[in-house]
Amino acid sequence: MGIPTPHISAKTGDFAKTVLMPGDPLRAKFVAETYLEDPVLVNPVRGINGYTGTYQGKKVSVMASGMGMPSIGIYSYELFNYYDVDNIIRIGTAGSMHPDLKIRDVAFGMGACTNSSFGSQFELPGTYAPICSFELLKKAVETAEAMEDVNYKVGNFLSSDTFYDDSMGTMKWAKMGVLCVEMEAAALYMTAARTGKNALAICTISDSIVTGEATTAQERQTSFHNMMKIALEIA
Ligand SMILES: O=P(O)(O)O[C@H]1O[C@H](CO)[C@@H](O)[C@H]1O
Ligand SMILES: O=c1cc[nH]c(=O)[nH]1
Repeated sequence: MGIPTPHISAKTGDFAKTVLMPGDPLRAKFVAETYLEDPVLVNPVRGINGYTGTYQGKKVSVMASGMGMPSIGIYSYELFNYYDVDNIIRIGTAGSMHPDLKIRDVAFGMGACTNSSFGSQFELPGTYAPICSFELLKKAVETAEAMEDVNYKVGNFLSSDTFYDDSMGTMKWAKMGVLCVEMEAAALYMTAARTGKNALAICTISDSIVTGEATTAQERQTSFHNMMKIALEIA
């Protein structure tokens, strides 16, 4: 297989070395239009629009992953293997399981637990622990520290295959100190590990399983600026 891939029609060199990756295609469009100079649409396939432009003189791309591990598994695989992308920074939303992690706070996924069987394809004789790139995490934390108004936590995510979980099992992970639940980081980290590339998931807390607070869909699409700025700074 080569370029174009089944899911990306961009040409060689169309993507920057770093791709910011929200789940939501409209969040990708918002980042491109709000923060990138001269954004060019490099992938329109399936409405998973990918854009490349510049941020403070750096070439940066942003493209959505869609929702869930199968979807981010496809896009991260194709970007890492066929488009020479070195870094993927997920800019997502997550539900808090930790009392100190409030809505609009930022969480950095040092690791990502999962209830998914995504990792079984690697045929390892045990359970793989998906982790982020330390270099990206270090830069992200330093950037967050330098910004005045960012409340953040670093720790473990749960990447769940289910948004609506019949067993109500999500909060069981909280007893292991897991901070929040989302649906992509573990597959991204495993794909980065397998390809020798770098990944980090940064999520804004969109709702709290602890308190029941939530943000609106409009806010999730457009207003999580701290996370977007941190990702752009370290790109
Ligand atoms: O807002 P995004 O980045 O899509 O992330 C979260 O939102 C979606 C579920 O509503 C899942 O993709 C989950 O990981
Ligand atoms: O509760 C939540 C919020 C965002 N994303 C999820 O997967 N779950």
